[in-house]
Amino acid sequence: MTAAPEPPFDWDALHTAARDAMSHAYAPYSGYPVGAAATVDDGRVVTGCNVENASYGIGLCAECGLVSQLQATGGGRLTHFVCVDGRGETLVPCGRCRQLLFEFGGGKLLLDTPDGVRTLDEMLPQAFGPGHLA
Ligand SMILES: O=c1ccn([C@H]2C[C@H](O)[C@@H](CO)O2)c(=O)[nH]1
Repeated sequence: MTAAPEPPFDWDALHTAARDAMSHAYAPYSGYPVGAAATVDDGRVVTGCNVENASYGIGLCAECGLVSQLQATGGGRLTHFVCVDGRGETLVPCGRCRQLLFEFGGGKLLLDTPDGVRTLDEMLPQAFGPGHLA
């Protein structure tokens, strides 16, 4: 007997989670709320929103909250990721956040982007990571 094919990944549900996170953003300075959501290899969904500060440079990207929630709720590896802007449109993560994601998802992490689904290897080529410190 052959195994049943895997159902397609539910990107819509992840977008919904990212939009919900975005609705909690604190972005009074940029006026640019962001929400991020990712699945974990055990099936959990973790989310984050950007949290700005009167000291502008120390504002936290949505992905910072996401990786913090990942660790605080048991860790694991990220498998699928999406972030959205204030209109709920798919956004690309900033460069620093690609590095944050690399730590917890590696190059095979799948990101939904405005140009379609991409691996993190494609979005952050030749990434510096934990392997360099081994
Ligand atoms: O990947 C990104 C890019 C930007 N921002 C936030 C930072 C800042 O609060 C606002 C405008 O740059 O968007 C994120 O949360 N994640």
